[in-house]
Order: sequence, then structure tokens, then C-alpha cells
Amino acid sequence: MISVEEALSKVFALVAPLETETVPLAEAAGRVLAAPAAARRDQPPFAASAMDGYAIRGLDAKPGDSFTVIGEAGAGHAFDGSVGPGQTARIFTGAPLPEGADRVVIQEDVTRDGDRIILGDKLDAGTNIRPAGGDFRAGDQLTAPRRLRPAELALLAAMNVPEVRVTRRPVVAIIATGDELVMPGETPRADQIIASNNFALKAMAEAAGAEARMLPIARDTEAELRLVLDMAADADLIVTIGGASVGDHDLVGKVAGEMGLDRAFYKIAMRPGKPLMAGKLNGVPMLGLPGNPVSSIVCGHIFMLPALRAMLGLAAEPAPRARAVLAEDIAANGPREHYMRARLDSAGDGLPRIAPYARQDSALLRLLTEADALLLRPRQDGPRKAGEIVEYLPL
Ligand SMILES: Nc1nc2c(c(=O)[nH]1)N[C@H]1C(S)=C(S)[C@@H](COP(=O)(O)OP(=O)(O)OC[C@H]3O[C@@H](n4cnc5c(N)ncnc54)[C@H](O)[C@@H]3O)O[C@H]1N2
Ligand code: MOO
Repeated sequence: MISVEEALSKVFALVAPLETETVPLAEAAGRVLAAPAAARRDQPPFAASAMDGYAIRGLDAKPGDSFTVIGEAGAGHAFDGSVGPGQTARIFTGAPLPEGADRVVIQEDVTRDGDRIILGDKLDAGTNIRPAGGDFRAGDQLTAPRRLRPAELALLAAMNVPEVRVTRRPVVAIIATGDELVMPGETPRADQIIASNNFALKAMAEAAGAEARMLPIARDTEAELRLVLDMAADADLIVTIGGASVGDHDLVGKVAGEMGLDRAFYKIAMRPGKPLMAGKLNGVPMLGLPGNPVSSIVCGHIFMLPALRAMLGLAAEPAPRARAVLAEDIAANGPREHYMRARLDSAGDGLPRIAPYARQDSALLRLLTEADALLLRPRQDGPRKAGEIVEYLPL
């Protein structure tokens, strides 16, 4: 059995960044920017007032000084005159600073009487001016690759970039397998259960920026599995669920093999997730996940999501980890890297505290909804005491 790290590097070797496409900015949320985008103008394009008040020429102005109001500058309405000594223009937040002015006094610090203002006795020291180009300059770049979050979208809009080059969404075909499965809402026989983890994997793939297609459940016959795998031939990634182990009805490896699977590995030192399989099926990367609900979802976090990120042109990196303090003693781990469902407790200002659940059966979904982390136990890790620092994956 190979290690999780080795298996992940073999998965990365199966995938490559996809082509790019241009999309309007309003449809770019969550997409991965594939080429740097450059600002088309300075922001702000002019020195602008940061407050509502009065623009004066008066870096050395003192309480009691008075000025004559000669005009008004609003956002989108510049004052085209010039402010000389002893003069002022009424100004509002975002308005261009009139020529000649070098300071904005906020209106709270001023008494106005007709077209005169007198400065109050508590003047704030700042100029309340945003310099031209203070946010960015024309030509400044938003670098790629990167995920376009709301902040990046606002920045691109401010840069006057109306459309962006992004990586195409990977199409993920998700195939649940097994005679025991029916879809939610259908009527199961007494010996059947409801297919569940395919919904989690679809949601995970979509949240990562993929287009996920849930194919029909493949029954445990070679003919049906072949049929459904054929339906996935034009996907960018095939994800099968179940049928990966050693039982008489575990057909995925056999059928995919007969269809031409170039297998990269089968079985890894991971718990849950031991019977994971990966390879290329007629050119399409394929992950064969174990069927147990938690096993497949954990494998989704550890293998499918990093693979999708790499296909989107982001760095080929393992799922992000964080550190926490063990809340209780835990026993030694066995020969497989163990991802234990755990709960986190914020402990004031330091690292959070983490405690694994006592039950770790990979069929227990309810526990997974309660967990907010997967506590990571390295292979053959010794017993650990409360207070020691450990790694986890946020869920
Ligand atoms: N003799 C051995 N038996 C098993 C081994 C082993 O090493 N030797 N490994 C165990 C481990 S670990 C796992 S994990 C499972 C994985 O088995 P499969 O990948 O073949 O999965 P299935 O047998 O098809 O299903 C396992 C379990 O999960 C349920 N399932 C499957 N698909 C879904 C779905 N889409 N939604 C909800 N539940 C699903 C299925 O009904 C089974 O209960 O093998 C162990 N056995
Ligand atoms: O590896 Mo299985 O995935 O432990 O339940």
C-alpha cells in the first residue's frame, strides 16, 4: 500500500490544467483567473476627498481662520475653479479635489455662516485626501492563477476590466454503483438504502468550480457498469463510488481494467479510504472511491478537490491543513494515515482545541455533519497526550 502523499502525487500526474475561456465579469465569481489582468486606469483617477466638508488651501490653517465659499465639488461633479488662499469649496466624499486645495476640513469642525466658514478649535490633523493612484495605477496587474473571490471581482471592475480569461470548468462525472442503492425520493426495497455520498461529492466538485454530472446509478453487473462508464467518456474527470474493494460484487477495477484503465495505483495506507483506485480510462483521469459514505467524502477532500484545483490551473498542493491542541489523550495509530472526524473548540487567543469522536465507523454520516475537522494521525503515530500540537483539515 502506498502512502497518501505518494498517491496524491500520482493523482497530480494524471491531470493537467484545462484550456481557458473568456467570461463577463458578472459571471466570473469563483472562477480561476488564468491570465493576469491589468488596470486600464489609475484609481482614484484624481486626488479625491475622503470626507464631506470643505476643501481649502491651508496645511497650516488654525482654529478661528475663516474662508469664503466659492463653489461646490460632488462625486461625479468636479468644481472647475481654483481654490486660492482664504477660499474654500464645499466638497463631498469621492469628489475630485479642486485645483489649489490641499486639505479637506470635515464639516463637523467648521461653523458656516452664509458664504463664510470658520474653523473650529479641534481640527483633525489629516488632509482627508485620497491621492490619485493611491489604490492602483494603470498597468498594475492582478496576478494569475488565482480564485476570483468577491474582492477580486470588485478590484477588476474598478480596473475597468469587463471580461476575464478563466480556466474552463472541469466536467466531473459522478457514478454511484451498487444494487443496494436507490435515489432519494424513490421507494427502496427492504434490502436497499438511499444513495447519499454522490450528493456530497457533486456539491464538493461544484464548490471547487467544476461542472458535476450525476450519472445514473450503475447496478452491480459488468454490462451496466460498462454502459455508465461509457456515458462518462467525454468528462474531464470520472469519479466512481463503491465497488472498489475485494468482494464478489466489487466490479469497478475489473470492468474499468477491461475497458482500458491505465491504473496508477490501487489501495493506499489511509483510513478511511484504503481501497482507493486511480488511473486514466481512455485518456480521462479516473478516481475510484470506496463506497462507504465517509470514506468517499474524505477521499474527495484529499484527492478529488486537489486534483480539480490542479485542473483549474491552481497549484498542485494537498488539502490545506491547520494546527490545534489535543483536548484529550489519544491512543497510538496503526499503519494507515487516519483522518478522524473531530470537533474544534476555540480556546481564546491561541490555537483551537481538537477532540476526535469516539466512533469513527466510515458509514456514519451524522457524525460527519457534526464534525468540523478531520484530525490527521500519521502512520504509526505513537500515543499522544492532551496538550500536544496536532494537524487537522478544516471541514
Ligand atoms: N474483506 C474486506 N472487506 C472490506 C475491505 C477489505 O479490505 N477487505 N475494505 C473495507 C473498506 S475499508 C471499505 S472503505 C469498503 C469499501 O468497499 P467498496 O468500495 O467496494 O464499496 P461498496 O462495497 O460498494 O460499499 C461499501 C458501503 O458503502 C455503501 N455505499 C456505496 N455507495 C454508496 C452511495 N453512493 N451512497 C451511500 N452508501 C453507499 C454500501 O451500501 C456499503 O454499505 O469495503 C470494506 N470491506
Ligand atoms: O478505508 Mo474504509 O474507507 O476504512 O472504511
